[in-house]
Amino acid sequence: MSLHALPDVTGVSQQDFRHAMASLGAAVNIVTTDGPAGRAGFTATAVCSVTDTPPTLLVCLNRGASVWPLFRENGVLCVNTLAAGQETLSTLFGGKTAMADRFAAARWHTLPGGSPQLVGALVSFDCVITQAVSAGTHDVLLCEVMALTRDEAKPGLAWFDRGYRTLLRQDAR
Ligand SMILES: NC(=O)C1=CN([C@@H]2O[C@H](COP(=O)(O)OP(=O)(O)OC[C@H]3O[C@@H](n4cnc5c(N)ncnc54)[C@H](O)[C@@H]3O)[C@@H](O)[C@H]2O)C=CC1
Ligand SMILES: Cc1cc2nc3c(=O)[nH]c(=O)nc-3n(C[C@H](O)[C@H](O)[C@H](O)COP(=O)(O)O)c2cc1C
Repeated sequence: MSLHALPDVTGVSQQDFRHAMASLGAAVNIVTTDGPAGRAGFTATAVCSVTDTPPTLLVCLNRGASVWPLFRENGVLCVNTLAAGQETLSTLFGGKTAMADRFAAARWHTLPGGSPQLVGALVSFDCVITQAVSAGTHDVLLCEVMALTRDEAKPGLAWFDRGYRTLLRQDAR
């Protein structure tokens, strides 16, 4: 549903939008799933908190990605937020690599929901996909968090200005 009528001309090209978005730093996540459709995972920066009641994340997934049908059919996912030092894994899950090779590069546990949890992730959110809303090329997946694990000792990893950046914790400066 559109809340407001759009003005006739926005004047913002896809390229302008992407250049602007390159200035919004974001956490780097490997989003995984497993179930009847099989195991899959992809790198995502388009992840954010929606509400804490019930605890809910959103994940934006391009419907053209090879993994899209598997997420839709399995209906569960895990958001594994990466720590500094896991850049190579991010690049592997960032596309064009066979799924078996992506998963062979790290160790995984199976979560109660069935999704693979990355051993060594900063945080892992075990989720059920409760809604999928199409917007342009992407589906916005609303994901209710059933369980989570945290490792608060490690520095974080951000994607900013088209490159990886390390996020230091307060007490490490
Ligand atoms: N939300 C998404 O789907 C994202 C996709 N990517 C993929 O990684 C490639 C490399 O990205 P960058 O090195 O950051 O350079 P870029 O110039 O392609 O993208 C710059 C920024 O624009 C946004 N963006 C890029 N493609 C998008 C898409 N299809 N839909 C919505 N937002 C998008 C992201 O915030 C991205 O960091 C992209 O071309 C895209 O294939 C990267 C980041 C987010
Ligand atoms: C840093 C980075 C961030 C990305 N963020 C997203 C994202 O938020 N949503 C998305 O659909 N794809 C994103 N991608 C692209 C997917 O990871 C990629 O399309 C996915 O691995 C599927 O690729 P495949 O179709 O070759 O399997 C990102 C890629 C990189 C390198």
